[in-house]
Amino acid sequence: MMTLTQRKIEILQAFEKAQSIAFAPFVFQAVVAAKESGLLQALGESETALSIDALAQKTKLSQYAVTVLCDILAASEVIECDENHAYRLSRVGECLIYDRMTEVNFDFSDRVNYAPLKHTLEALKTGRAAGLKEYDANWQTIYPHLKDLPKDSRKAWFAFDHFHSDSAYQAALNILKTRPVRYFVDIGGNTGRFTKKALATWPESRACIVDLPEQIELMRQNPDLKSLQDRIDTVPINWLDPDAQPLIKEKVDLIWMSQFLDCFSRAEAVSILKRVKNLARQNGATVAILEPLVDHQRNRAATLSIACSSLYFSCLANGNSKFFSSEELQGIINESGLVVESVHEPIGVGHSLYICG
Ligand SMILES: C[S@@+](CC[C@H](N)C(=O)[O-])C[C@H]1O[C@@H](n2cnc3c(N)ncnc32)[C@H](O)[C@@H]1O
Repeated sequence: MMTLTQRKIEILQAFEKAQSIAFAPFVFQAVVAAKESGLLQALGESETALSIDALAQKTKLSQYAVTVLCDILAASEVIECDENHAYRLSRVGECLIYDRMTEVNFDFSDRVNYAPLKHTLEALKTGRAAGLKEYDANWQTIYPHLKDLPKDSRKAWFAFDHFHSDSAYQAALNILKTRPVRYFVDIGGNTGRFTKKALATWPESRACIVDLPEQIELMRQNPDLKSLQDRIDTVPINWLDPDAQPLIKEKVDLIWMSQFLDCFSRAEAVSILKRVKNLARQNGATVAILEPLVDHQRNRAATLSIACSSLYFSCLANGNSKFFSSEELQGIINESGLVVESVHEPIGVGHSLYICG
């Protein structure tokens, strides 16, 4: 039985957590302002705690502005105040400016999702990416328009996508590299970052990137792939057309999909995987699927990040997809008729690699 004191502590903790949710946008925008004005960086670079005056001088903000920010940042434990009313970064503040994963997640929230998230309920009720109208009222899904996003948003989108998948590519290739691969297909290959690493892993191999025509055009312009372009074929496709089936002229050894199936509803993902299975069967190819799974993360911070990121799919990407749980992904694979040979996890920051026959 809980004592009265324990019960009071529990209620106070719940109350505190509830207020941090009620005021989450205020805290978030205060951190945006503190990063953009250089306030957090000034604290990070200083060996001693800094006064309001010193921070005002360093950031060129008024004392009023610095005080408003410091009150919020101290209350939300981003900074700490000492007995002389001087401030230093807390561990949370250090994560916010020194940890790359926190940085890409933060910029993705700020520069890609912040305004669109206001349309969450509409998106969830209609199954449409209702937040996209913050960019352009005529856009149906985000993927053909990545190139049309404002520069800051585009940079944050690619940094988020690349950070999370890059960390897993090498680990996945270390598992796959003993297989003889002469020709592989990178479905949803985007700007070709996996393809580049895989071409280095199998130096005699060639690749085929299968993606929307807009992405293939971006990939062809990618300076990182300049010397590799003649080893890369492309097949433009829109998988949302239920009859679309990529025509690959070579014999395929490996079909790779990273952070791709999560761009589709369950029914669409099953339909795509059935078509992929046909391609795999015709060639005797292995299918490798890399996904972050919401219930297979290393810690609560990672689980929260993956669960929250699903709202990006609802509000911006397409209105009907999410990061899967292990049960959901396994169900999709089973329904497609593919058979899972092995599962490897955790891979990179928090991915799971499903190898299917
Ligand atoms: C989230 S990105 C993943 C990129 C990359 N594979 C990675 O691991 O970071 C999803 C990719 O799927 C592609 N895609 C989304 N919808 C598509 C569709 N309807 N048809 C073809 N490709 C699509 C996008 O263009 C994009 O390149």
